[in-house]
Parts: sequence; structure tokens; C-alpha cells
Amino acid sequence: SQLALRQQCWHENTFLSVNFLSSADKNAQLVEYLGTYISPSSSLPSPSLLRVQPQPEADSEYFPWTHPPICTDILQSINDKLCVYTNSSFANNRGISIFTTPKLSTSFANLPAFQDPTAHADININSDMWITAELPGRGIGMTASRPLTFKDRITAYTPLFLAFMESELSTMEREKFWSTAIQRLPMEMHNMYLNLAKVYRIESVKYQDVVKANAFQVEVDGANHLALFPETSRFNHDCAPSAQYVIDPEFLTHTVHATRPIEKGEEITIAYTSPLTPTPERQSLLKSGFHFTCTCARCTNASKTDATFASMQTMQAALNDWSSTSKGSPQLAEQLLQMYRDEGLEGFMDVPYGFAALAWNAVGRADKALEYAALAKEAVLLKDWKGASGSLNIWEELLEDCRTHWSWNLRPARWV
Ligand SMILES: C[S@@+](CC[C@H](N)C(=O)[O-])C[C@H]1O[C@@H](n2cnc3c(N)ncnc32)[C@H](O)[C@@H]1O
Repeated sequence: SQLALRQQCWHENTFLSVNFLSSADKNAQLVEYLGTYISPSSSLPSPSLLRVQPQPEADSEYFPWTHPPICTDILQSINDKLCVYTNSSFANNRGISIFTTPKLSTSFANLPAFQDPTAHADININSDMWITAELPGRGIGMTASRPLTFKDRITAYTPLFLAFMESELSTMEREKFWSTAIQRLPMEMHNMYLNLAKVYRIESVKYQDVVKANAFQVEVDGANHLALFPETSRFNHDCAPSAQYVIDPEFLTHTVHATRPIEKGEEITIAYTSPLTPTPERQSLLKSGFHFTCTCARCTNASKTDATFASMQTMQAALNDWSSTSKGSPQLAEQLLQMYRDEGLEGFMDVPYGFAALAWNAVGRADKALEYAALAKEAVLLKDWKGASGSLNIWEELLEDCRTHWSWNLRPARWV
């Protein structure tokens, strides 16, 4: 029935699992009162120069952690305590500190990131593709040190710090635990952390301040954690970014790929918030989350951007309409694809590629359907990793046998 088909129908992802967020938001007012802090400058060490760190002792009572965990009291909101777990030799002596529950610390320790000795063989290596530069009006940013092309892997790093997302601890209490977590890391990494951008620049809450300006999110065992990747933190935002990031929650890696050609010297940007939202929404998230006003091309031409966005929404609704009066067609899907490219949304092509695969399959064109399904799958993997809720399955199913897929020949009469 139509209802069953609609339920099966593919939906756009929300970008919640990959958006920057901050647990300090609730305490922003308090934090504002605390004074001013100007961060010291220090040079960034290459992880390969890190000194050898103490290895976790297999027979220690807190293995695989190198330091005894220190814990909060039981927090009512989670009916558990949170503790600082550090492994200072994690990922070739880079180190990692995790502020989480005892149960989740075991989940972390069981991940391939900790279990597989080869997990990070080609991770945490500074590539020859980028250098940081001071950019007018936007602090430090990443620029291409040579021409880059689609899918070039620009960065790939493990996090220094992960923190369970809670809002029960007081700001000062949280600061105490987070500062311990960072101080237990190799000194070079501690310095690198403190050198990152801050929002409030307040000495007494500087560890949270860094997270406020730089955190990504990683979900482990269903629990969201803020995650701090210091090198990656230097990417500035653009609503039509030239690169896309993907977080692998099993290997605990954050990888950034180019999504279009980037010239030598050009800034490399990512999106901190979904670019597939109206301009006022993006602007307000960037303002409240990161305290800056976005002046990218899509924001400065807001009326054109939002008119285009509204058209894209209308086209997507038509393509997602499987009733007998639907205006969805391969031609409309191809038009949508071009609009995404014209908007500079090459890092978000899973949506239009997906619609194109379905629209071509619906008119019985297996060749086109398979081509676009493969592109949709690739685009999902470039941004949502394999954990993206269902969005990978649908393309894998279609690729396996498009003729038994629910969309096969669903609109043939009108569009062939
Ligand atoms: C994750 S950091 C990016 C690196 C940062 N520019 C630095 O100096 O380390 C986020 C901060 O960079 C600045 N930023 C990022 N994108 C920006 C943009 N498009 N325009 C202005 N400032 C931006 C904001 O201050 C934001 O809070």
C-alpha cells in the first residue's frame, strides 16, 4: 500500500550526531561573570615528536587506564558517577582522557580503538595538505598547502578528550574534573589543548572554554560525548564548506576529506551546523554556539540562499511523494543535484544522489539507479560513517538488486 511505501521511504538525516555542541551552554551566564583571560601562545607539536608515555600495566586494578580514575559523587540525572579515565599512551603516545561513567569506560576499553594494536597506524600524522594561518576576522584557519581534489584525506586524528554530556555538575566542579583529565595527558598535548580557540577567555574555566569553542560529538554505547580533536579544531566554518568530516566511533577517529577541488593557499572549511537549514537558523546556532556572525557567501546572500533552499525543499517533497499525482521525476532529481552543486553543498550530496537513485529506479532505469545509489552510499560514508540511521541500508539494498527494491517501476507510466 502507499502507506507502507511511505514508511519505507528514505528520509533526510538530521545532523545531530555530528553537530558541534557544548555542555557549557546552560552555565553561559555564570561563565560570563568570571573575568578575562588571554591565552598564552605556544607552538603546536607534531605527535610524532611525543615522548614515550607510561604504558598501562596489564595487572593494574584500573587497566587499561594509566592513572587511577577520580570520580564525582553519584549524579541524580544519570544515577551514576562520572570519572576521569586516562590512557596516556593511547594512539602512539598521544594519549586520551575520557570523563564518563564506569560502565561506559568499559565500553570504551572494548572498542577496536583500544583493542586493535594497528587501529591508528595511519592516524595522527600531519599530512602535507594543510598548514594553519592567521586569517582576518576568523582567527587561525586551515589552508591548503597544495592543490586538493575530491576525497583527498586532509586530516585524520584521535580525540584528546571525551566528556559525557551532562548539565548537572556546577561549572566549577566540572572544570576541576576536566582540568585533571587534560593535565594527565602528555605535556605537549596539554599545551596544545590550552592553545586552542576559546569563547569566553576566562582563566578559571579555561578547560571548558576550549571545549565550548571546539567540541564535536561522539556517541559510544548510545551515550553522547563531547570530543576534542585539537588539530581538527582549526577548521573554520562555512555554510558551503570545501571539506566534510566523518567520525568513526569504533576507532575513535575524526577524518576530514575535501569535497571539491581546493586551490593551494585557499582556506579549507567544514560546516559546524547543517547547511541544509534556513539562514536565520544557521546564523543563530553559530552565534549562540560559537559566538561569531557567519559572513560566508550563502549568509551574505541570505534571500537568494533561502529562496533556493525553499525550492530544494519543494523539489525534495515532490521526489518523496509516491502517490499517483507525484511530480517526482528523474529530470527533477537531476535538477536538484545541480542545485546542490551550485550551492557549494558537495559534501551533502547523499540527499540528491539518493533522490536521483530512487527516481531513476522508479522509471525502471537500473543503470542510472545503480550509479546514483553507489554515489549516495559513498556520500553517506563520507559524512555519517556506517552508523547513519538506516541511510546506508537503503542504498545497499538497492545496489544488491534494484529490481526487487520497493521503488522499482513505481512511476513508469508517466515518466518513461
Ligand atoms: C573550532 S574554532 C576554529 C579555529 C579558530 N579560528 C582558531 O583560531 O583556532 C571555532 C572558532 O573559530 C571562529 N570561526 C570559525 N569559523 C568562523 C567564520 N566563518 N567566521 C568568523 N569566525 C569563525 C569562531 O571564533 C569560532 O568560535
